[in-house]
Amino acid sequence: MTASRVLVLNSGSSSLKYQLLDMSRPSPATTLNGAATPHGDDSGSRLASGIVERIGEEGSVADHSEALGVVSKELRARGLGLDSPELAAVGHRVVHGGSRFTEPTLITDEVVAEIEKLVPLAPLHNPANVTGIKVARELRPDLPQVAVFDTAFHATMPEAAARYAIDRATADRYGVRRYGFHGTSHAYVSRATAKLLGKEPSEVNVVVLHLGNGASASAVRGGVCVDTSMGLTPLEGLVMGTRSGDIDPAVIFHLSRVGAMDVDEIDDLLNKRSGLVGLCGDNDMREIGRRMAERDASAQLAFDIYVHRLRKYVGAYSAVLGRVDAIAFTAGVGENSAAVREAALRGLEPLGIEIDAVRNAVRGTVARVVSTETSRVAVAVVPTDEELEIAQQAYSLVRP
Ligand SMILES: Nc1ncnc2c1ncn2[C@@H]1O[C@H](COP(=O)(O)OP(=O)(O)O)[C@@H](O)[C@H]1O
Ligand SMILES: CC(=O)OP(=O)(O)O
Ligand SMILES: [Mg+2]
Repeated sequence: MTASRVLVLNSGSSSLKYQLLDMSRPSPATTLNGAATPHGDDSGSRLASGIVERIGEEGSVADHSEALGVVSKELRARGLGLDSPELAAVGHRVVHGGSRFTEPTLITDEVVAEIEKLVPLAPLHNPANVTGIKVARELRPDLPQVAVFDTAFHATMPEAAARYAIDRATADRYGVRRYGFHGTSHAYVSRATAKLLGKEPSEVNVVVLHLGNGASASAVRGGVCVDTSMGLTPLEGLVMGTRSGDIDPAVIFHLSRVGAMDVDEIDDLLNKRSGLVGLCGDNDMREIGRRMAERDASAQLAFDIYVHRLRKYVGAYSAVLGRVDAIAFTAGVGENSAAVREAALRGLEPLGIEIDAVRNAVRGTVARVVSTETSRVAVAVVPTDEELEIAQQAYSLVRP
């Protein structure tokens, strides 16, 4: 029997998601204890999946290491632990791959050391990714472990989009450039959007809006990323759950000189105490929606700032692409918040974007078009599947 299962660990800033997939099954078959998630015609069969949410927040697990303990206990209880001989590989989401990692990579001690070196560039993510890698390697030193990088899909960006307009020698010396993140999701969703439209990825230009706790936009031309909103780190771009996204860099000098804050305090402020949580005290769009229904002014303002930034990026990437075939909403907020989708695109008819209020309001779990029949640009809700994408990339590396 050939081992054909892949365990995927996806450590986000607020969650640990895991999936165990059987890559030998072309269509979904096995479910276990009713725990497998519903899914469409993909090439893996999900044997188990789950999420440990709200890591580091009150009333939940303290950190990713503890979350991983919960996950391995859960898997072992179902006879699906890391000790299973049917495992072919573990696929790890790694957020920052720097300039070196642009392909799925077999993990060695040296690779772990390189990923650790990138911690300063993704402080909310790479430490958790490294924890997952270390725990899994300890439990199964014999098993191939594969790192799949968030930055990889964006490596194709032209220099004009990837370079910041700062002194070239300084930028090159310190690796300062736009790397972009959520690449696995942007890659998967742009392809899935083409499929939804009955086209090949090479035929369509798509603006992908990945709106989770972290959020990013990308402009994808014919399947290739040409621009994205996150930069050197996952801090730039859209307003996020706890991150500011774009600000004037001089805000930092001002807070340092006038506010007497040190660099770590400012880092903490912009990464953890800004965005939605900084504006209104909540980073969960569901809670913000509830508060808006009760006419809570700060929740409303946080929402307005969030969608204003989104609209700016839709406009910017429409210009970058020239012709836009689709705008795809994905991740926690993008897939579930009809209010965000509607507010972000309302009034954009002159750009050929006509969202259909009725279609948009229908809840669903599969990829769907929510624009009107006459809309020149298709607006789509496309559930992301970082785990399937990671499993496929990991599996093709160990079973080419
Ligand atoms: N039904 C919903 N309506 C609005 N927002 C939602 C809903 N469900 C989840 N979300 C939002 O999705 C976010 C999490 O998105 P997700 O993509 O899972 O995040 P991450 O991978 O960054 O941890 C939550 O913070 C919440 O704001
Ligand atoms: C890169 C990033 O922000 O990831 P997440 O949205 O999972 O926190
Ligand atoms: Mg995520």
